Amino acid sequence: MSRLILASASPRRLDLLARIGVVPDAVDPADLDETPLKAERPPAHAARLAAAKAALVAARHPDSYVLGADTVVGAGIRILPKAEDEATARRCLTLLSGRRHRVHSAITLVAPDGTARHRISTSIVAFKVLTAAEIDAYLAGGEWHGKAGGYAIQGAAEAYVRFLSGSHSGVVGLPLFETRALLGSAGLLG
Ligand SMILES: Cc1cn([C@H]2C[C@H](O)[C@@H](COP(=O)(O)OP(=O)(O)OP(=O)(O)O)O2)c(=O)[nH]c1=O
Repeated sequence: MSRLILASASPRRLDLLARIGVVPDAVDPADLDETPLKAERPPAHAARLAAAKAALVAARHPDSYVLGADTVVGAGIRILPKAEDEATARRCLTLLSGRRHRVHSAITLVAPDGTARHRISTSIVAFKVLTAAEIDAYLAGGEWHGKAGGYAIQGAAEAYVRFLSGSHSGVVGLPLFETRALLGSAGLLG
């Protein structure tokens, strides 16, 4: 059987794959420019980056299957950044407070013959109105670091989520329904 490479630095994605009994033969993250294109919509951005990550890593592993993923938080047509500093996370939470947003998680599987399969999961998440004290407390916890939209639903932030429709695993970073479908269609599941 061909090898499976996970093109991601996210430990959550490795954990989520393990939940469906999949252990990749290697993890080889893609490092690429994640700047949105001009007027790029959130789902198109997620799909483009998942495909680009998988393609970049596939070039290093010509005889393997390569799975790439990307998670984007969209508020209307805006793409929220991945929070690398507290000020960015604060801006994201202030924007998300009391409103619905979408989380798009795209995945791409590149086969050894170079063909690429794609799936996307879109979830709707609504946060309660966040008080200044709640935002301060959340920021102090540090869970926002490196997360799209400045929060991690798998941690304390879920207590602020009054509504979720879609895929919890998709919000965390790897939609398991779509991932199973993709791996299954490639014959990679037992
Ligand atoms: C909204 C949300 C995002 N996230 C994470 C998932 C992703 O890891 C991250 C979005 O950034 P991504 O660019 O999708 O992924 P990454 O940089 O962590 O890893 P790689 O590009 O190597 O695959 O935000 C959560 O963990 N929980 C959440 O609730």
